[in-house]
Amino acid sequence: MVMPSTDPAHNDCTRNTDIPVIDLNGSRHRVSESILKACEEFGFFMVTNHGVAENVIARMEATGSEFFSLPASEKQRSGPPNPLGYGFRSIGSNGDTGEVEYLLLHASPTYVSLRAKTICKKDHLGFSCVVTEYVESMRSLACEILELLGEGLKLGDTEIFCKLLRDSKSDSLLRLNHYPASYSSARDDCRIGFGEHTDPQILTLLRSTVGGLQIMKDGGPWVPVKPDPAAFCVHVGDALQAMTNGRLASVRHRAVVNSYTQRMSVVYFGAPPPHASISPLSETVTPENPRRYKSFTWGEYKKAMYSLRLGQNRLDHFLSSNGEEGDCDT
Ligand SMILES: C=C1C[C@]23C[C@@]1(O)CC[C@H]2[C@@]12CC[C@H](O)[C@@](C)(C(=O)O1)[C@H]2[C@@H]3C(=O)O
Ligand SMILES: O=C(O)CCC(=O)C(=O)O
Ligand SMILES: [Fe+2]
Repeated sequence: MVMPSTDPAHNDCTRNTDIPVIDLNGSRHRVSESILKACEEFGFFMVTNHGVAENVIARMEATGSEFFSLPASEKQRSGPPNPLGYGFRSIGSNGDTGEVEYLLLHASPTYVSLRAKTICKKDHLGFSCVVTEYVESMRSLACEILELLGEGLKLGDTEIFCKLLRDSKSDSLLRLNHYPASYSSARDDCRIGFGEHTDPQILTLLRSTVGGLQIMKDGGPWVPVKPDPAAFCVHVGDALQAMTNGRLASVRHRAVVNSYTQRMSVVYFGAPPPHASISPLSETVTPENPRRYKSFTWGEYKKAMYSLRLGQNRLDHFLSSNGEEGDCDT
C-alpha cells in the first residue's frame, strides 16, 4: 500500500498545475507574450529548451556537490560569509537562520578566481573555469529572457535590462545552497531551509532536481514547484518590479527541507552595477498606473537590503510619495 506522504516537499500537490512552463523554442512573438504574462501573473515561470549545455550544468553540479561533501573544517575556511563566502545555517547578518549551508559568490571572473584558491585547494583553476563558464551561460539565458520580456513590454530599448547584467561592473551573484535531508515524524512539520523572501536583483535563474522550492501568489497558499531536470526556474526580482513600475511583481518564495533526500540548488542572481539607477521605465508609467517608486541606485538598494531581515519588504522603503520624482527613466 502506498502511504500518502506528509513531506511538504514531496506531497501529492507537487505538480506544476498552475505554474507556467515556457518552451523557448516557440515562435518569438508567442514566447515573448507568454513570458510577459507569466511575469505579470506569477513573477515566476519555468523555462525549457533553454539552450544551456548539459555538460556545463553537470560540471557545475558536480563541483557544488564535491564542495559540500568536504569536511566542515575545510568548508569553513571559505567563511563566515561577509556577505559572500561559505555560510552554515545563518543567512545574512540580521538573525535569519535555516537548515541550509551555502556558498555565495560574486559572479565576476576576477572574484571567482581569487576565491577559488581557498574554496577548492585541490583544483582552483578547474573550479574557476567551471563557475565562470556556468555564470556566462546563465547571463546569456537571463539576457535572452529579459530581451523577450522587453519586446513583450514594447520597450523602446528592449536590451535595457540585459545591458545592466552585461556591464563589466554588474553585481550579479552565484549561490550554491545545500539542504541536508531532515526527517521529522511530526505530521505537519515543515522545516524551513531558506525562509520566505523575494530576490532583490533583476532576474534569478534557479536549478534543482529535488523538490523543496515553493512560491506564493498574491498572499495565497504555498505552491510547491515540481522539479524538472530539463528546466530552469525564473524569478522576477525587486529591481525588475521597480523598473516596470510594479507591472511585474517579484515572487515570494522559500525552500523547505526534504525529509528523504538532500537537495542542492544552484542560483544565479542577475544584478545591475552598484551605480546604476533603478527607476520606473517611462513605458510603464501611465495615468492608470502612476509612478510608484523613487529612483535609487542598486548600491542604495543593497544597503537597505542588508539592513533588513530576509522576509521583509524592501521595495516599500522606496515608494514614491505623491508628485515626488515625477520624471521617469527614458
Ligand atoms: C537576510 C538577508 C540575506 C540576503 C541579504 C538579507 O539582508 C536580505 C536579502 C537576502 C538575499 C535573498 C536572495 C539571495 O539569496 C541573497 C544573496 C540576496 O541578494 O538577498 C540573500 C542575501 C544574503 O544571503 O546575503
Ligand atoms: O533553494 C531554493 O530553492 C531557494 C533558494 C533561494 O531562494 C535563494 O538562494 O535566494
Ligand atoms: Fe531566493
